Amino acid sequence: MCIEKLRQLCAAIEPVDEEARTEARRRHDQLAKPQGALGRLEELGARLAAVAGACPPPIPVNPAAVICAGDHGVHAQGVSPWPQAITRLMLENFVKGGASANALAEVYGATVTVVDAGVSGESSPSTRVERAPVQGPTKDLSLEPAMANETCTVSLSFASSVADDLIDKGADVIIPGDMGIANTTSAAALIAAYTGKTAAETTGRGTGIDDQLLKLKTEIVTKALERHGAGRDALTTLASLGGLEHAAITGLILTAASRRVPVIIDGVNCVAAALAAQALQPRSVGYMVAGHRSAEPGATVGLEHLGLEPLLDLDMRLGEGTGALTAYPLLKGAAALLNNVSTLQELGV
Ligand SMILES: Cc1cc2ncn([C@H]3O[C@H](COP(=O)(O)O)[C@@H](O)[C@H]3O)c2cc1C
Ligand SMILES: O=C(O)c1cccnc1
Repeated sequence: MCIEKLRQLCAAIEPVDEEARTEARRRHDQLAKPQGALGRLEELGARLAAVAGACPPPIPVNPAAVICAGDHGVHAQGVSPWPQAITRLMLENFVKGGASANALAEVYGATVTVVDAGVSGESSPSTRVERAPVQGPTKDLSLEPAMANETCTVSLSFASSVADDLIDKGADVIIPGDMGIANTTSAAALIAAYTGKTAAETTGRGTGIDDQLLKLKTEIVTKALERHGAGRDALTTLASLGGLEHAAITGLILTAASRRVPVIIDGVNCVAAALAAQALQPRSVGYMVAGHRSAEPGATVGLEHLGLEPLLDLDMRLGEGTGALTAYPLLKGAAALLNNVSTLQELGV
Protein backbone atom coordinates (compact mmCIF):
# COMPACT_ATOMS: atom_id res chain seq x y z
CA MET A 1 0.00 0.00 0.00
CA CYS A 2 1.39 3.37 -0.79
CA ILE A 3 1.19 5.93 1.97
CA GLU A 4 -1.70 7.54 0.12
CA LYS A 5 -3.84 4.40 0.47
CA LEU A 6 -3.14 4.30 4.20
CA ARG A 7 -4.22 7.93 4.39
CA GLN A 8 -7.45 7.04 2.59
CA LEU A 9 -8.12 4.17 4.99
CA CYS A 10 -7.62 6.50 7.98
CA ALA A 11 -9.77 9.21 6.40
CA ALA A 12 -12.62 6.69 5.88
CA ILE A 13 -12.96 6.22 9.64
CA GLU A 14 -15.87 8.28 10.93
CA PRO A 15 -16.37 9.28 14.55
CA VAL A 16 -18.57 6.80 16.43
CA ASP A 17 -22.21 7.86 16.86
CA GLU A 18 -22.58 9.67 20.20
CA GLU A 19 -26.34 10.03 19.74
CA ALA A 20 -26.76 6.25 19.49
CA ARG A 21 -24.65 5.89 22.64
CA THR A 22 -26.86 8.37 24.52
CA GLU A 23 -30.00 6.63 23.26
CA ALA A 24 -28.66 3.26 24.48
CA ARG A 25 -27.93 4.68 27.94
CA ARG A 26 -31.44 6.16 28.04
CA ARG A 27 -32.95 2.84 26.95
CA HIS A 28 -31.05 0.98 29.68
CA ASP A 29 -32.60 3.30 32.24
CA GLN A 30 -36.07 2.35 30.95
CA LEU A 31 -35.61 -1.45 30.92
CA ALA A 32 -37.29 -3.80 33.41
CA LYS A 33 -34.50 -3.64 36.01
CA PRO A 34 -33.11 -1.15 38.49
CA GLN A 35 -31.07 1.55 36.76
CA GLY A 36 -27.41 0.57 36.31
CA ALA A 37 -28.02 -2.97 37.61
CA LEU A 38 -26.32 -4.59 34.60
CA GLY A 39 -23.13 -2.76 35.47
CA ARG A 40 -20.48 -2.50 32.78
CA LEU A 41 -22.55 -4.57 30.34
CA GLU A 42 -24.69 -1.42 29.99
CA GLU A 43 -21.75 0.71 28.91
CA LEU A 44 -20.58 -2.08 26.58
CA GLY A 45 -24.01 -2.12 24.93
CA ALA A 46 -23.89 1.66 24.57
CA ARG A 47 -20.43 1.38 23.01
CA LEU A 48 -21.72 -1.17 20.48
CA ALA A 49 -24.60 1.21 19.67
CA ALA A 50 -22.08 4.03 19.09
CA VAL A 51 -20.02 1.74 16.83
CA ALA A 52 -23.01 0.59 14.77
CA GLY A 53 -24.70 4.00 14.75
CA ALA A 54 -27.93 2.31 15.86
CA CYS A 55 -29.80 1.67 19.08
CA PRO A 56 -30.32 -1.16 19.78
CA PRO A 57 -27.10 -2.38 18.14
CA PRO A 58 -27.14 -5.60 16.09
CA ILE A 59 -26.40 -8.76 18.08
CA PRO A 60 -23.14 -10.15 16.68
CA VAL A 61 -23.44 -13.60 15.12
CA ASN A 62 -20.42 -13.90 12.80
CA PRO A 63 -17.21 -13.22 14.72
CA ALA A 64 -14.01 -13.57 12.71
CA ALA A 65 -10.71 -14.30 14.44
CA VAL A 66 -7.72 -13.32 12.31
CA ILE A 67 -4.39 -14.59 13.62
CA CYS A 68 -1.38 -12.74 12.19
CA ALA A 69 2.03 -14.36 12.48
CA GLY A 70 5.50 -12.94 11.91
CA ASP A 71 9.12 -13.51 12.89
CA HIS A 72 11.47 -11.06 14.56
CA GLY A 73 15.14 -10.23 13.97
CA VAL A 74 15.48 -9.21 17.63
CA HIS A 75 15.09 -12.90 18.51
CA ALA A 76 18.86 -13.16 17.86
CA GLN A 77 19.45 -11.10 21.03
CA GLY A 78 18.14 -13.98 23.18
CA VAL A 79 15.01 -12.16 24.40
CA SER A 80 12.79 -15.27 24.24
CA PRO A 81 13.52 -18.74 25.56
CA TRP A 82 11.75 -20.29 22.56
CA PRO A 83 13.26 -21.10 19.15
CA GLN A 84 12.04 -18.97 16.26
CA ALA A 85 10.81 -22.11 14.45
CA ILE A 86 7.89 -22.29 16.94
CA THR A 87 6.21 -19.44 15.03
CA ARG A 88 5.88 -21.59 11.88
CA LEU A 89 4.90 -24.71 13.86
CA MET A 90 2.12 -22.72 15.53
CA LEU A 91 1.05 -21.21 12.20
CA GLU A 92 0.52 -24.74 10.95
CA ASN A 93 -1.19 -25.67 14.20
CA PHE A 94 -3.69 -22.79 13.73
CA VAL A 95 -4.48 -24.17 10.28
CA LYS A 96 -4.92 -27.70 11.66
CA GLY A 97 -7.17 -26.37 14.44
CA GLY A 98 -4.99 -27.47 17.35
CA ALA A 99 -4.18 -24.18 19.10
CA SER A 100 -5.86 -22.58 22.13
CA ALA A 101 -7.34 -19.94 19.83
CA ASN A 102 -8.96 -22.65 17.69
CA ALA A 103 -10.56 -24.35 20.72
CA LEU A 104 -12.10 -21.06 21.87
CA ALA A 105 -13.11 -19.97 18.35
CA GLU A 106 -14.85 -23.30 17.76
CA VAL A 107 -16.92 -23.14 20.93
CA TYR A 108 -17.86 -19.46 20.42
CA GLY A 109 -18.68 -19.90 16.73
CA ALA A 110 -15.85 -17.76 15.35
CA THR A 111 -14.15 -18.43 12.03
CA VAL A 112 -10.34 -18.52 12.11
CA THR A 113 -8.29 -16.93 9.34
CA VAL A 114 -4.52 -17.35 9.49
CA VAL A 115 -2.33 -14.60 8.04
CA ASP A 116 1.34 -15.34 7.33
CA ALA A 117 2.55 -11.78 7.75
CA GLY A 118 6.21 -12.79 7.47
CA VAL A 119 7.10 -16.10 9.09
CA SER A 120 10.60 -17.44 8.39
CA GLY A 121 10.88 -20.49 6.13
CA GLU A 122 8.42 -21.91 3.64
CA SER A 123 5.02 -23.40 4.30
CA SER A 124 3.91 -26.50 2.46
CA PRO A 125 1.76 -25.49 -0.55
CA SER A 126 -1.29 -27.15 1.00
CA THR A 127 -1.21 -24.92 4.10
CA ARG A 128 -4.32 -22.73 4.03
CA VAL A 129 -2.94 -19.33 4.97
CA GLU A 130 -3.34 -15.81 3.66
CA ARG A 131 0.25 -15.11 2.64
CA ALA A 132 1.33 -11.46 2.73
CA PRO A 133 3.70 -10.38 -0.06
CA VAL A 134 6.55 -9.60 2.33
CA GLN A 135 9.46 -11.63 3.63
CA GLY A 136 10.13 -12.21 7.33
CA PRO A 137 11.83 -12.04 9.70
CA THR A 138 12.10 -8.34 10.42
CA LYS A 139 15.52 -6.80 11.08
CA ASP A 140 16.84 -6.56 14.66
CA LEU A 141 15.07 -3.47 16.04
CA SER A 142 17.81 -2.87 18.61
CA LEU A 143 20.34 -2.33 15.80
CA GLU A 144 18.34 -0.87 12.91
CA PRO A 145 14.74 -0.15 11.92
CA ALA A 146 12.79 -3.44 11.97
CA MET A 147 11.43 -2.72 8.50
CA ALA A 148 11.05 0.03 5.93
CA ASN A 149 7.91 2.18 6.08
CA GLU A 150 6.91 0.77 2.69
CA THR A 151 7.14 -2.85 3.94
CA CYS A 152 5.02 -1.84 6.93
CA THR A 153 2.30 -0.38 4.72
CA VAL A 154 2.32 -3.49 2.48
CA SER A 155 1.69 -5.70 5.52
CA LEU A 156 -0.95 -3.33 6.88
CA SER A 157 -2.68 -3.14 3.50
CA PHE A 158 -2.63 -6.89 2.98
CA ALA A 159 -4.38 -7.49 6.31
CA SER A 160 -6.77 -4.66 5.50
CA SER A 161 -7.91 -6.52 2.37
CA VAL A 162 -8.32 -9.73 4.43
CA ALA A 163 -10.57 -7.85 6.88
CA ASP A 164 -12.52 -6.22 4.05
CA ASP A 165 -13.19 -9.65 2.51
CA LEU A 166 -14.34 -11.09 5.83
CA ILE A 167 -16.66 -8.14 6.47
CA ASP A 168 -18.01 -8.34 2.90
CA LYS A 169 -18.88 -11.99 3.65
CA GLY A 170 -20.77 -11.03 6.82
CA ALA A 171 -18.23 -10.89 9.66
CA ASP A 172 -19.68 -8.58 12.31
CA VAL A 173 -16.88 -8.60 14.90
CA ILE A 174 -13.16 -8.70 14.12
CA ILE A 175 -10.93 -10.48 16.64
CA PRO A 176 -7.23 -10.03 15.83
CA GLY A 177 -4.67 -12.42 17.30
CA ASP A 178 -0.87 -12.56 17.19
CA MET A 179 1.81 -15.21 16.89
CA GLY A 180 5.52 -14.46 16.70
CA ILE A 181 8.30 -15.67 18.96
CA ALA A 182 10.03 -12.60 20.52
CA ASN A 183 7.13 -10.30 19.69
CA THR A 184 6.63 -9.13 23.29
CA THR A 185 10.00 -7.32 22.96
CA SER A 186 8.72 -5.47 19.92
CA ALA A 187 5.36 -4.80 21.65
CA ALA A 188 7.12 -3.35 24.72
CA ALA A 189 9.13 -0.99 22.49
CA LEU A 190 6.03 0.11 20.54
CA ILE A 191 4.02 0.72 23.71
CA ALA A 192 6.83 2.77 25.27
CA ALA A 193 7.26 4.83 22.09
CA TYR A 194 3.54 5.57 21.67
CA THR A 195 2.86 6.29 25.37
CA GLY A 196 6.11 8.01 26.37
CA LYS A 197 6.72 5.47 29.15
CA THR A 198 10.07 3.80 29.82
CA ALA A 199 11.19 0.33 28.78
CA ALA A 200 11.12 -0.69 32.44
CA GLU A 201 7.41 0.17 32.61
CA THR A 202 6.41 -1.70 29.46
CA THR A 203 8.71 -4.74 29.30
CA GLY A 204 7.48 -8.01 30.77
CA ARG A 205 8.29 -11.68 30.96
CA GLY A 206 6.55 -12.72 27.73
CA THR A 207 6.44 -16.49 27.53
CA GLY A 208 8.06 -16.62 30.98
CA ILE A 209 11.66 -15.46 31.35
CA ASP A 210 13.74 -15.21 34.52
CA ASP A 211 15.01 -12.00 36.17
CA GLN A 212 18.33 -12.06 34.31
CA LEU A 213 16.68 -12.35 30.90
CA LEU A 214 14.13 -9.68 31.83
CA LYS A 215 17.02 -7.31 32.56
CA LEU A 216 18.57 -8.06 29.15
CA LYS A 217 15.19 -7.68 27.40
CA THR A 218 14.60 -4.31 29.09
CA GLU A 219 18.08 -3.15 28.01
CA ILE A 220 17.34 -4.21 24.42
CA VAL A 221 14.06 -2.23 24.46
CA THR A 222 15.87 0.80 25.95
CA LYS A 223 18.48 0.60 23.19
CA ALA A 224 15.80 0.38 20.51
CA LEU A 225 14.01 3.42 21.98
CA GLU A 226 17.23 5.42 22.06
CA ARG A 227 17.77 4.62 18.38
CA HIS A 228 14.28 5.20 17.08
CA GLY A 229 11.85 5.92 19.88
CA ALA A 230 10.04 9.19 20.65
CA GLY A 231 9.62 12.00 18.14
CA ARG A 232 8.97 9.85 15.06
CA ASP A 233 5.71 9.91 13.13
CA ALA A 234 3.17 7.12 13.77
CA LEU A 235 4.09 5.02 10.72
CA THR A 236 7.87 5.30 11.19
CA THR A 237 7.47 4.21 14.81
CA LEU A 238 5.46 1.14 13.76
CA ALA A 239 7.99 0.28 11.04
CA SER A 240 11.07 0.87 13.22
CA LEU A 241 9.95 -1.01 16.32
CA GLY A 242 7.09 -3.25 15.22
CA GLY A 243 6.76 -6.72 13.80
CA LEU A 244 5.03 -7.63 10.56
CA GLU A 245 2.15 -9.07 12.61
CA HIS A 246 1.82 -5.76 14.51
CA ALA A 247 1.55 -3.94 11.17
CA ALA A 248 -1.02 -6.47 9.95
CA ILE A 249 -3.10 -6.20 13.15
CA THR A 250 -3.04 -2.40 12.81
CA GLY A 251 -4.52 -2.91 9.33
CA LEU A 252 -7.26 -5.14 10.75
CA ILE A 253 -8.15 -2.59 13.42
CA LEU A 254 -8.27 0.40 11.05
CA THR A 255 -10.33 -1.56 8.53
CA ALA A 256 -12.86 -2.76 11.12
CA ALA A 257 -13.20 0.87 12.24
CA SER A 258 -13.63 2.11 8.67
CA ARG A 259 -16.46 -0.42 8.22
CA ARG A 260 -18.12 0.39 11.60
CA VAL A 261 -17.45 -3.12 12.86
CA PRO A 262 -16.33 -3.60 16.48
CA VAL A 263 -12.83 -4.97 17.01
CA ILE A 264 -11.88 -6.77 20.22
CA ILE A 265 -8.37 -6.00 21.46
CA ASP A 266 -6.47 -8.96 22.92
CA GLY A 267 -3.17 -8.88 24.84
CA VAL A 268 0.02 -6.88 24.71
CA ASN A 269 0.66 -7.32 20.97
CA CYS A 270 -2.83 -6.21 19.98
CA VAL A 271 -2.60 -3.32 22.45
CA ALA A 272 0.64 -2.24 20.72
CA ALA A 273 -1.13 -2.38 17.33
CA ALA A 274 -4.12 -0.53 18.79
CA LEU A 275 -1.77 2.29 19.87
CA ALA A 276 -0.39 2.42 16.32
CA ALA A 277 -3.96 2.63 14.99
CA GLN A 278 -4.72 5.39 17.50
CA ALA A 279 -1.61 7.32 16.47
CA LEU A 280 -2.55 6.97 12.79
CA GLN A 281 -6.24 7.82 13.35
CA PRO A 282 -7.45 8.67 16.88
CA ARG A 283 -11.09 8.08 15.83
CA SER A 284 -10.32 4.34 15.48
CA VAL A 285 -10.31 3.95 19.30
CA GLY A 286 -14.09 4.36 19.39
CA TYR A 287 -14.46 1.04 17.54
CA MET A 288 -12.25 -0.92 19.94
CA VAL A 289 -13.40 -3.05 22.85
CA ALA A 290 -10.65 -4.15 25.24
CA GLY A 291 -11.16 -7.89 25.70
CA HIS A 292 -8.92 -8.50 28.68
CA ARG A 293 -6.05 -7.27 30.78
CA SER A 294 -2.98 -9.34 29.90
CA ALA A 295 -0.55 -10.04 32.71
CA GLU A 296 2.12 -8.36 30.58
CA PRO A 297 2.73 -4.85 32.11
CA GLY A 298 2.80 -3.05 28.75
CA ALA A 299 -0.80 -4.08 28.15
CA THR A 300 -2.04 -2.07 31.15
CA VAL A 301 0.12 0.92 30.19
CA GLY A 302 -1.25 0.80 26.64
CA LEU A 303 -4.89 0.34 27.63
CA GLU A 304 -4.66 3.37 29.92
CA HIS A 305 -3.30 5.44 27.04
CA LEU A 306 -6.16 4.23 24.84
CA GLY A 307 -8.66 5.04 27.62
CA LEU A 308 -10.05 1.50 27.50
CA GLU A 309 -11.16 -0.56 30.50
CA PRO A 310 -10.67 -4.28 29.79
CA LEU A 311 -13.70 -6.55 30.18
CA LEU A 312 -11.85 -9.48 31.74
CA ASP A 313 -8.87 -9.92 34.03
CA LEU A 314 -8.07 -13.64 34.06
CA ASP A 315 -4.27 -13.58 34.36
CA MET A 316 -4.02 -14.66 30.73
CA ARG A 317 -0.76 -14.03 28.85
CA LEU A 318 -0.89 -16.10 25.70
CA GLY A 319 -1.91 -13.94 22.76
CA GLU A 320 -3.33 -15.64 19.62
CA GLY A 321 -6.51 -13.62 20.28
CA THR A 322 -7.42 -15.92 23.19
CA GLY A 323 -8.33 -13.14 25.63
CA ALA A 324 -10.43 -11.36 23.03
CA LEU A 325 -12.20 -14.59 22.05
CA THR A 326 -12.98 -15.24 25.72
CA ALA A 327 -14.56 -11.79 25.99
CA TYR A 328 -16.58 -12.14 22.77
CA PRO A 329 -19.75 -13.63 24.36
CA LEU A 330 -20.01 -10.51 26.54
CA LEU A 331 -20.56 -8.44 23.37
CA LYS A 332 -23.38 -10.75 22.34
CA GLY A 333 -24.94 -10.44 25.79
CA ALA A 334 -24.59 -6.67 25.93
CA ALA A 335 -26.29 -6.26 22.54
CA ALA A 336 -29.00 -8.84 23.33
CA LEU A 337 -29.99 -6.95 26.49
CA LEU A 338 -30.63 -3.74 24.56
CA ASN A 339 -32.61 -5.68 21.94
CA ASN A 340 -34.68 -8.10 23.98
CA VAL A 341 -35.45 -6.78 27.47
CA SER A 342 -38.91 -5.23 27.98
CA THR A 343 -39.23 -1.69 29.24
CA LEU A 344 -40.88 -0.94 32.59
CA GLN A 345 -43.50 0.99 30.61
CA GLU A 346 -44.37 -2.16 28.61
CA LEU A 347 -45.00 -3.91 31.96
CA GLY A 348 -47.36 -1.12 32.94
CA VAL A 349 -45.08 0.29 35.63
C1 LIG B 1 3.99 -22.75 21.98
C2 LIG B 1 3.66 -21.29 22.00
C3 LIG B 1 2.40 -20.85 21.59
C4 LIG B 1 2.08 -19.49 21.64
N1 LIG B 1 0.97 -18.84 21.31
C5 LIG B 1 1.16 -17.56 21.53
N2 LIG B 1 2.37 -17.34 22.03
C6 LIG B 1 2.84 -16.01 22.43
O1 LIG B 1 4.20 -16.02 22.85
C7 LIG B 1 5.06 -15.34 21.95
C8 LIG B 1 5.66 -14.11 22.54
O2 LIG B 1 6.43 -14.34 23.67
P1 LIG B 1 8.01 -14.05 23.69
O3 LIG B 1 8.18 -12.62 23.34
O4 LIG B 1 8.43 -14.39 25.10
O5 LIG B 1 8.63 -14.99 22.67
C9 LIG B 1 4.18 -14.95 20.79
O6 LIG B 1 4.27 -15.91 19.77
C10 LIG B 1 2.82 -14.91 21.39
O7 LIG B 1 1.79 -14.97 20.47
C11 LIG B 1 2.98 -18.53 22.11
C12 LIG B 1 4.27 -18.95 22.51
C13 LIG B 1 4.61 -20.32 22.47
C14 LIG B 1 5.96 -20.75 22.92
O1 LIG C 1 -0.33 -10.33 26.32
C1 LIG C 1 -0.21 -11.26 25.52
O2 LIG C 1 -1.09 -11.50 24.68
C2 LIG C 1 1.03 -12.11 25.52
C3 LIG C 1 1.80 -12.23 26.65
C4 LIG C 1 2.91 -13.04 26.63
C5 LIG C 1 3.27 -13.69 25.47
N1 LIG C 1 2.53 -13.55 24.39
C6 LIG C 1 1.43 -12.78 24.38
